[in-house]
Amino acid sequence: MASRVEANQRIARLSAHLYPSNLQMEDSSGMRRANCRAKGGAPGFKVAILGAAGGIGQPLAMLMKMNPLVSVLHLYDVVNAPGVTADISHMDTGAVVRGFLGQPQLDNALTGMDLVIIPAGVPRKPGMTRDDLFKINAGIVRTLCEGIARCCPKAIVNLISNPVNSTVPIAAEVFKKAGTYDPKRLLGVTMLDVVRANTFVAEVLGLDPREVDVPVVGGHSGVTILPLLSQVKPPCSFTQEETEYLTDRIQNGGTEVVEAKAGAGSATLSMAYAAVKFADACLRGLRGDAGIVECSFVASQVTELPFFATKVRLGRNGAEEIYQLGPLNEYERAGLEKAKRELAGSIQKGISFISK
Ligand SMILES: NC(=O)C1=CN([C@@H]2O[C@H](COP(=O)(O)OP(=O)(O)OC[C@H]3O[C@@H](n4cnc5c(N)ncnc54)[C@H](O)[C@@H]3O)[C@@H](O)[C@H]2O)C=CC1
Ligand SMILES: O=C([O-])CC(=O)C(=O)O
Repeated sequence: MASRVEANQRIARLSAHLYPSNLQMEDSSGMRRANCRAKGGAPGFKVAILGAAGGIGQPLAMLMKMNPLVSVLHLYDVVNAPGVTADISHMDTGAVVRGFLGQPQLDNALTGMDLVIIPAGVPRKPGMTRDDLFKINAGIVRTLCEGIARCCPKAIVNLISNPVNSTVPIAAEVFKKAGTYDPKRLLGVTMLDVVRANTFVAEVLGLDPREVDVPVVGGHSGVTILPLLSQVKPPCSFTQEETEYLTDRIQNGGTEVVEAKAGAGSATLSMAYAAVKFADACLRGLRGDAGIVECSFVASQVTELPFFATKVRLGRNGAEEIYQLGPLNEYERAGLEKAKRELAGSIQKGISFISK
């Protein structure tokens, strides 16, 4: 009969096989992927999330796993990617999930991807501006975009990491340096501003938010967030008091959440919802669906600034058409001037970070 020591050794060997400590997450089930009968490969798009173990990354990963347009989902982070991957991979939806941990696995995470979503980086605490995140997040975005340029230069990039007004110009400069820049494929995610605007405007009007469409232009920080209340659908009008209340609430929606979370971070759940709404629109565009229009912070000639958020039409190549601002009222024209002044500095700060 085997001694207790031998029995323990056998159990240890067995568990090492079933749960390898250096979990190569592509084998996150006990049985090796190579031994499984199904190999994945269902039609659909390949999507990577960079920063997938974070406050936004986790619910975003869950929601993307539920998206029928996704066939392969790569989850990359510098911490906790194995746990999130094992967890999400048990969902009985179509996408095959693979995890990647740390810089040495970045290239594998990115190779072959159609869409890369980036929520990597530190969030705000009360009293901070988004620009206060620049010091840490600028370097993170640079490293990740260098990986994209190496491994999936044709991928559509959805950039969430703050300050978006600077991180999008950083990404553009990285891609220019690498010779892979296609302005249509780089999209700063401002969808949460639209989601909030739809919600707050619907509240004021007594409507279902799903029936409301508020264009939000400019950028993604304070006064650069410019809701165009004169262009709300369905057509409606607001008193001056309502206009000021709504503009202020939409511009400071992020701060409202940061303060309510009291040091535990910024918007994560509503952001994951907004990111998935935007990513799904990008994937439908990639599939060739017609008439997909969303707001995004992109390279633009709508104003004299090199980047600006407006409505864009999404297609097989990313942001294929960039819409003009349309008629603005006096209040919005004044807001636009303020937004442009602040945006100019943030954009330049991003560009200089790479090109200095
Ligand atoms: N565009 C927008 O509308 C919004 C943007 N944000 C921004 O999104 C970012 C993430 O926010 P949270 O998820 O709440 O933060 P978090 O701290 O919960 O998660 C960030 C994740 O990024 C990972 N990370 C850090 N360095 C990395 C690297 N070099 N490579 C890959 N992953 C890395 C961390 O390990 C962590 O898991 C912040 O910059 C935040 O300001 C947040 C809300 C809205
Ligand atoms: O406010 C923050 O720091 C996070 C963010 O961008 C948002 O919630 O809009």
